[in-house]
Amino acid sequence: MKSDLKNVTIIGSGAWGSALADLVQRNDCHVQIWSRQSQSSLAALVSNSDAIISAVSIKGVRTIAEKLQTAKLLPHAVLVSATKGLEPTTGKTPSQIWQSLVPNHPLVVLSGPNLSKEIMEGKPAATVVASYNDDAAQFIQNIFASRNFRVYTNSDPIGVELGGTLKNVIAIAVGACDGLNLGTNAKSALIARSLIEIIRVGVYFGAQPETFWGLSGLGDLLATCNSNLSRNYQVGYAIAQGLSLDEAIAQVQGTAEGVNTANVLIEISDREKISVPVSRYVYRLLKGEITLQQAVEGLMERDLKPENLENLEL
Ligand SMILES: NC(=O)c1ccc[n+]([C@@H]2O[C@H](COP(=O)([O-])OP(=O)(O)OC[C@H]3O[C@@H](n4cnc5c(N)ncnc54)[C@H](O)[C@@H]3O)[C@@H](O)[C@H]2O)c1
Ligand SMILES: O=P(O)(O)OC[C@H](O)CO
Repeated sequence: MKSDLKNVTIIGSGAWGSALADLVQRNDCHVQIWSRQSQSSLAALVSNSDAIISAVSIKGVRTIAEKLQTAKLLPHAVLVSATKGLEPTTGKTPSQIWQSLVPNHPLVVLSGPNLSKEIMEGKPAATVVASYNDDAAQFIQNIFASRNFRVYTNSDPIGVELGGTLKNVIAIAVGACDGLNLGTNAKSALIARSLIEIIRVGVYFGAQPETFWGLSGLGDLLATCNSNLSRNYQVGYAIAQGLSLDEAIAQVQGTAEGVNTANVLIEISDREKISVPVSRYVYRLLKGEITLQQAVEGLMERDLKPENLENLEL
Protein backbone atom coordinates (compact mmCIF):
# COMPACT_ATOMS: atom_id res chain seq x y z
CA MET A 1 0.00 0.00 0.00
CA LYS A 2 1.50 3.32 -1.03
CA SER A 3 1.18 6.40 1.18
CA ASP A 4 -0.36 9.58 -0.21
CA LEU A 5 2.68 11.50 1.01
CA LYS A 6 3.78 14.11 -1.49
CA ASN A 7 6.41 16.51 -0.15
CA VAL A 8 9.79 15.15 0.87
CA THR A 9 12.96 17.12 1.55
CA ILE A 10 16.31 15.36 1.42
CA ILE A 11 19.14 17.16 3.20
CA GLY A 12 22.55 16.23 1.78
CA SER A 13 23.34 15.70 -1.88
CA GLY A 14 26.21 13.24 -1.44
CA ALA A 15 26.09 9.61 -2.52
CA TRP A 16 23.47 8.58 0.03
CA GLY A 17 21.25 11.65 -0.21
CA SER A 18 21.14 11.24 -4.00
CA ALA A 19 20.26 7.54 -3.78
CA LEU A 20 17.52 8.20 -1.22
CA ALA A 21 16.09 10.95 -3.42
CA ASP A 22 16.02 8.52 -6.32
CA LEU A 23 14.12 5.94 -4.22
CA VAL A 24 11.49 8.43 -3.05
CA GLN A 25 11.05 9.79 -6.56
CA ARG A 26 10.14 6.29 -7.76
CA ASN A 27 7.07 6.59 -5.51
CA ASP A 28 5.78 9.76 -7.13
CA CYS A 29 6.61 12.00 -4.19
CA HIS A 30 7.56 15.59 -4.76
CA VAL A 31 11.23 15.59 -3.76
CA GLN A 32 13.45 18.56 -3.02
CA ILE A 33 17.14 18.19 -2.25
CA TRP A 34 19.00 20.69 -0.10
CA SER A 35 22.73 20.78 0.58
CA ARG A 36 25.02 23.31 2.22
CA GLN A 37 25.94 24.51 -1.29
CA SER A 38 22.28 25.34 -2.05
CA GLN A 39 21.32 28.99 -2.49
CA SER A 40 17.79 28.37 -1.19
CA SER A 41 16.80 28.65 2.48
CA LEU A 42 16.40 25.29 4.22
CA ALA A 43 13.72 26.73 6.50
CA ALA A 44 11.62 27.78 3.50
CA LEU A 45 12.11 24.44 1.78
CA VAL A 46 11.01 22.30 4.74
CA SER A 47 7.99 24.44 5.67
CA ASN A 48 5.71 22.29 3.50
CA SER A 49 7.47 18.92 3.92
CA ASP A 50 5.71 15.82 5.19
CA ALA A 51 9.05 14.06 5.64
CA ILE A 52 12.52 15.54 6.10
CA ILE A 53 15.36 13.13 5.49
CA SER A 54 18.86 13.93 6.69
CA ALA A 55 21.65 12.15 4.80
CA VAL A 56 24.62 14.29 5.76
CA SER A 57 27.85 13.05 7.32
CA ILE A 58 28.00 13.09 11.13
CA LYS A 59 29.99 16.33 11.14
CA GLY A 60 27.02 18.14 9.59
CA VAL A 61 24.21 16.68 11.72
CA ARG A 62 24.19 19.18 14.59
CA THR A 63 24.36 22.21 12.26
CA ILE A 64 21.43 20.89 10.25
CA ALA A 65 19.38 19.94 13.31
CA GLU A 66 19.96 23.44 14.73
CA LYS A 67 18.64 24.94 11.50
CA LEU A 68 15.49 22.83 11.75
CA GLN A 69 15.10 23.63 15.44
CA THR A 70 14.19 27.19 14.50
CA ALA A 71 12.31 26.38 11.28
CA LYS A 72 8.53 26.20 11.14
CA LEU A 73 7.62 22.63 10.22
CA LEU A 74 4.23 21.08 9.46
CA PRO A 75 2.92 19.67 12.78
CA HIS A 76 2.88 16.12 11.41
CA ALA A 77 6.32 16.33 9.71
CA VAL A 78 8.44 13.22 10.28
CA LEU A 79 12.23 13.48 10.58
CA VAL A 80 14.40 10.69 9.19
CA SER A 81 18.06 10.21 10.07
CA ALA A 82 20.13 8.22 7.56
CA THR A 83 23.58 9.13 8.93
CA LYS A 84 25.92 6.41 10.25
CA GLY A 85 28.30 8.03 12.71
CA LEU A 86 28.97 9.24 16.27
CA GLU A 87 29.46 12.89 17.24
CA PRO A 88 33.07 13.52 18.32
CA THR A 89 32.44 16.01 21.11
CA THR A 90 29.45 14.30 22.76
CA GLY A 91 29.61 10.66 21.65
CA LYS A 92 25.94 10.97 20.64
CA THR A 93 24.32 9.11 17.78
CA PRO A 94 22.64 11.20 15.05
CA SER A 95 19.17 10.26 16.34
CA GLN A 96 20.13 11.40 19.85
CA ILE A 97 21.21 14.76 18.43
CA TRP A 98 17.97 15.08 16.45
CA GLN A 99 15.86 14.06 19.41
CA SER A 100 17.50 16.62 21.70
CA LEU A 101 17.18 19.52 19.24
CA VAL A 102 13.87 18.80 17.50
CA PRO A 103 11.95 16.79 20.12
CA ASN A 104 8.42 17.57 18.97
CA HIS A 105 8.49 15.58 15.76
CA PRO A 106 8.58 11.81 15.35
CA LEU A 107 12.03 10.54 14.45
CA VAL A 108 12.78 7.54 12.24
CA VAL A 109 16.22 5.97 11.74
CA LEU A 110 16.89 4.44 8.33
CA SER A 111 19.73 1.94 8.13
CA GLY A 112 20.59 -1.32 6.41
CA PRO A 113 22.91 -3.01 3.95
CA ASN A 114 22.63 -0.16 1.46
CA LEU A 115 25.61 0.50 -0.77
CA SER A 116 24.36 3.56 -2.64
CA LYS A 117 25.87 2.65 -6.01
CA GLU A 118 23.95 -0.64 -6.15
CA ILE A 119 20.75 1.14 -5.17
CA MET A 120 21.27 3.78 -7.88
CA GLU A 121 21.65 0.91 -10.35
CA GLY A 122 18.22 -0.39 -9.31
CA LYS A 123 19.57 -3.62 -7.82
CA PRO A 124 17.38 -5.27 -5.15
CA ALA A 125 18.07 -4.19 -1.57
CA ALA A 126 16.38 -4.07 1.81
CA THR A 127 16.53 -1.63 4.69
CA VAL A 128 15.04 -0.93 8.11
CA VAL A 129 13.12 2.13 9.28
CA ALA A 130 13.05 2.22 13.07
CA SER A 131 11.14 4.47 15.43
CA TYR A 132 9.45 4.54 18.83
CA ASN A 133 6.48 5.87 16.84
CA ASP A 134 4.96 3.00 14.79
CA ASP A 135 2.85 5.29 12.59
CA ALA A 136 5.89 7.35 11.65
CA ALA A 137 7.90 4.23 10.80
CA GLN A 138 5.08 2.91 8.58
CA PHE A 139 4.73 6.29 6.93
CA ILE A 140 8.41 6.26 5.97
CA GLN A 141 8.24 2.58 5.00
CA ASN A 142 5.62 3.48 2.41
CA ILE A 143 7.45 6.39 0.86
CA PHE A 144 10.61 4.32 0.30
CA ALA A 145 9.27 0.85 -0.49
CA SER A 146 9.38 -0.20 -4.13
CA ARG A 147 9.82 -3.29 -6.27
CA ASN A 148 13.58 -3.16 -5.78
CA PHE A 149 13.72 -1.73 -2.27
CA ARG A 150 12.14 -3.73 0.52
CA VAL A 151 11.61 -1.76 3.72
CA TYR A 152 11.05 -3.27 7.17
CA THR A 153 9.84 -1.38 10.23
CA ASN A 154 11.51 -1.83 13.61
CA SER A 155 10.94 -0.38 17.08
CA ASP A 156 14.59 -0.19 18.23
CA PRO A 157 15.96 2.97 16.56
CA ILE A 158 19.14 3.11 18.64
CA GLY A 159 19.98 -0.51 17.84
CA VAL A 160 19.28 -0.05 14.14
CA GLU A 161 21.37 3.11 14.12
CA LEU A 162 24.34 1.58 15.96
CA GLY A 163 24.39 -1.50 13.72
CA GLY A 164 25.01 0.81 10.75
CA THR A 165 27.49 2.99 12.60
CA LEU A 166 29.72 0.50 14.39
CA LYS A 167 30.18 -1.81 11.41
CA ASN A 168 32.12 0.96 9.66
CA VAL A 169 35.04 0.47 12.07
CA ILE A 170 34.94 -3.28 11.45
CA ALA A 171 34.85 -2.74 7.67
CA ILE A 172 38.20 -0.96 7.98
CA ALA A 173 39.60 -4.04 9.79
CA VAL A 174 38.16 -6.42 7.19
CA GLY A 175 39.39 -4.28 4.28
CA ALA A 176 42.87 -4.51 5.82
CA CYS A 177 42.45 -8.27 6.31
CA ASP A 178 41.57 -8.68 2.61
CA GLY A 179 44.33 -6.26 1.61
CA LEU A 180 46.83 -8.52 3.38
CA ASN A 181 45.21 -11.55 1.74
CA LEU A 182 44.76 -13.27 5.10
CA GLY A 183 42.07 -15.55 3.76
CA THR A 184 38.42 -16.39 4.26
CA ASN A 185 38.85 -18.03 7.67
CA ALA A 186 40.46 -14.92 9.13
CA LYS A 187 37.84 -12.66 7.58
CA SER A 188 34.95 -14.77 8.86
CA ALA A 189 36.41 -14.91 12.37
CA LEU A 190 36.89 -11.14 12.35
CA ILE A 191 33.29 -10.50 11.27
CA ALA A 192 31.77 -12.98 13.75
CA ARG A 193 33.79 -11.74 16.74
CA SER A 194 33.20 -8.12 15.76
CA LEU A 195 29.46 -8.62 15.82
CA ILE A 196 29.80 -9.60 19.48
CA GLU A 197 31.63 -6.39 20.31
CA ILE A 198 29.10 -4.33 18.35
CA ILE A 199 26.35 -5.88 20.49
CA ARG A 200 28.29 -5.06 23.69
CA VAL A 201 28.44 -1.38 22.71
CA GLY A 202 24.82 -1.47 21.60
CA VAL A 203 23.70 -2.78 24.97
CA TYR A 204 25.56 0.09 26.67
CA PHE A 205 23.56 2.53 24.51
CA GLY A 206 20.31 0.77 25.47
CA ALA A 207 19.78 -1.18 22.23
CA GLN A 208 18.09 -4.59 22.09
CA PRO A 209 20.78 -7.25 21.45
CA GLU A 210 18.57 -9.12 18.96
CA THR A 211 18.39 -6.06 16.69
CA PHE A 212 22.00 -6.73 15.69
CA TRP A 213 21.13 -10.11 14.14
CA GLY A 214 18.97 -8.25 11.59
CA LEU A 215 19.49 -6.23 8.44
CA SER A 216 21.02 -3.21 10.11
CA GLY A 217 23.45 -5.29 12.19
CA LEU A 218 24.65 -8.53 10.64
CA GLY A 219 23.18 -7.50 7.26
CA ASP A 220 25.11 -4.26 7.00
CA LEU A 221 28.24 -5.81 8.50
CA LEU A 222 28.24 -8.41 5.71
CA ALA A 223 27.54 -5.84 2.98
CA THR A 224 30.26 -3.47 4.08
CA CYS A 225 32.87 -6.15 4.80
CA ASN A 226 32.30 -7.91 1.49
CA SER A 227 32.30 -5.05 -0.97
CA ASN A 228 34.98 -2.82 -2.32
CA LEU A 229 32.19 -0.28 -2.91
CA SER A 230 32.39 0.43 0.83
CA ARG A 231 34.54 3.46 1.55
CA ASN A 232 35.43 2.11 4.99
CA TYR A 233 36.56 -1.21 3.51
CA GLN A 234 38.57 0.76 0.93
CA VAL A 235 40.39 2.67 3.69
CA GLY A 236 41.48 -0.58 5.39
CA TYR A 237 42.45 -2.16 2.08
CA ALA A 238 44.54 0.87 1.09
CA ILE A 239 46.37 0.86 4.44
CA ALA A 240 47.23 -2.80 3.85
CA GLN A 241 48.75 -1.72 0.52
CA GLY A 242 51.11 0.57 2.44
CA LEU A 243 49.23 3.90 2.16
CA SER A 244 49.09 6.24 5.13
CA LEU A 245 45.68 7.01 6.62
CA ASP A 246 45.68 10.45 4.98
CA GLU A 247 46.58 8.95 1.60
CA ALA A 248 43.88 6.29 2.03
CA ILE A 249 41.21 8.87 2.89
CA ALA A 250 42.30 11.06 -0.04
CA GLN A 251 41.83 8.26 -2.55
CA VAL A 252 38.36 7.31 -1.27
CA GLN A 253 35.40 9.11 -2.85
CA GLY A 254 33.05 10.46 -0.17
CA THR A 255 32.91 9.99 3.58
CA ALA A 256 34.43 6.99 5.42
CA GLU A 257 32.70 7.50 8.79
CA GLY A 258 34.53 4.60 10.44
CA VAL A 259 37.68 6.68 10.98
CA ASN A 260 35.91 9.19 13.23
CA THR A 261 33.68 6.49 14.72
CA ALA A 262 36.76 4.55 15.86
CA ASN A 263 38.00 7.61 17.79
CA VAL A 264 34.66 8.26 19.48
CA LEU A 265 34.06 4.58 20.22
CA ILE A 266 37.42 4.19 21.95
CA GLU A 267 36.73 7.25 24.12
CA ILE A 268 33.39 5.73 25.15
CA SER A 269 34.73 2.22 25.69
CA ASP A 270 37.66 3.53 27.78
CA ARG A 271 35.29 5.55 29.93
CA GLU A 272 32.66 2.81 30.26
CA LYS A 273 35.10 -0.13 30.31
CA ILE A 274 33.54 -1.89 27.32
CA SER A 275 35.71 -4.53 25.69
CA VAL A 276 36.10 -3.75 21.96
CA PRO A 277 39.34 -5.49 20.94
CA VAL A 278 38.88 -5.37 17.15
CA SER A 279 37.82 -1.71 17.14
CA ARG A 280 40.70 -0.88 19.49
CA TYR A 281 43.24 -2.41 17.11
CA VAL A 282 41.66 -0.44 14.26
CA TYR A 283 41.94 2.73 16.34
CA ARG A 284 45.59 2.09 17.21
CA LEU A 285 46.38 1.28 13.58
CA LEU A 286 44.74 4.48 12.34
CA LYS A 287 46.61 6.50 15.01
CA GLY A 288 49.89 4.99 13.76
CA GLU A 289 50.59 3.41 17.16
CA ILE A 290 50.98 -0.08 15.68
CA THR A 291 51.59 -1.71 12.32
CA LEU A 292 49.01 -3.87 10.63
CA GLN A 293 51.16 -6.93 11.32
CA GLN A 294 51.19 -6.06 15.03
CA ALA A 295 47.40 -5.69 14.97
CA VAL A 296 47.01 -9.17 13.46
CA GLU A 297 49.43 -10.67 16.01
CA GLY A 298 47.78 -8.79 18.87
CA LEU A 299 44.33 -10.14 18.00
CA MET A 300 45.60 -13.71 17.56
CA GLU A 301 47.59 -13.68 20.80
CA ARG A 302 44.85 -12.43 23.15
CA ASP A 303 44.22 -14.59 26.21
CA LEU A 304 42.30 -17.77 25.42
CA LYS A 305 38.70 -17.65 26.62
CA PRO A 306 35.28 -19.28 26.24
CA GLU A 307 33.24 -18.04 23.29
CA ASN A 308 30.58 -17.06 25.85
CA LEU A 309 27.65 -16.26 23.56
CA GLU A 310 25.21 -16.44 26.47
CA ASN A 311 26.59 -13.27 28.03
CA LEU A 312 27.48 -10.88 25.25
CA GLU A 313 27.76 -7.90 27.59
CA LEU A 314 30.98 -9.28 29.13
N1 LIG B 1 26.98 6.12 0.47
C1 LIG B 1 26.37 5.09 1.02
O1 LIG B 1 26.36 4.00 0.43
C2 LIG B 1 25.69 5.22 2.35
C3 LIG B 1 24.69 4.31 2.67
C4 LIG B 1 24.06 4.40 3.90
C5 LIG B 1 24.44 5.40 4.79
N2 LIG B 1 25.40 6.28 4.46
C6 LIG B 1 25.72 7.33 5.44
O2 LIG B 1 25.20 8.55 4.98
C7 LIG B 1 26.03 9.65 5.40
C8 LIG B 1 26.45 10.44 4.17
O3 LIG B 1 27.20 9.57 3.34
P1 LIG B 1 27.47 9.87 1.81
O4 LIG B 1 27.93 8.62 1.21
O5 LIG B 1 26.36 10.60 1.17
O6 LIG B 1 28.73 10.86 1.96
P2 LIG B 1 29.20 11.97 0.94
O7 LIG B 1 30.58 12.31 1.37
O8 LIG B 1 28.95 11.54 -0.45
O9 LIG B 1 28.22 13.20 1.26
C9 LIG B 1 28.23 13.83 2.52
C10 LIG B 1 27.12 14.84 2.59
O10 LIG B 1 27.16 15.46 3.88
C11 LIG B 1 27.21 16.88 3.72
N3 LIG B 1 28.00 17.45 4.81
C12 LIG B 1 29.22 17.09 5.23
N4 LIG B 1 29.63 17.89 6.21
C13 LIG B 1 28.65 18.80 6.41
C14 LIG B 1 28.48 19.90 7.29
N5 LIG B 1 29.45 20.23 8.16
N6 LIG B 1 27.33 20.59 7.23
C15 LIG B 1 26.36 20.24 6.37
N7 LIG B 1 26.46 19.20 5.51
C16 LIG B 1 27.58 18.51 5.53
C17 LIG B 1 27.89 17.09 2.37
O11 LIG B 1 27.61 18.37 1.85
C18 LIG B 1 27.25 15.97 1.56
O12 LIG B 1 25.98 16.35 1.11
C19 LIG B 1 27.21 9.00 6.15
O13 LIG B 1 26.94 9.04 7.52
C20 LIG B 1 27.21 7.57 5.63
O14 LIG B 1 27.77 6.66 6.55
C21 LIG B 1 26.03 6.23 3.26
O1 LIG C 1 30.72 3.14 1.89
P1 LIG C 1 30.50 2.90 3.36
O2 LIG C 1 31.61 2.10 3.98
O3 LIG C 1 30.17 4.16 4.08
O4 LIG C 1 29.22 1.96 3.51
C1 LIG C 1 28.02 2.38 2.94
C2 LIG C 1 26.80 1.83 3.65
O5 LIG C 1 26.86 2.15 5.02
C3 LIG C 1 26.61 0.36 3.47
O6 LIG C 1 25.37 -0.02 4.03
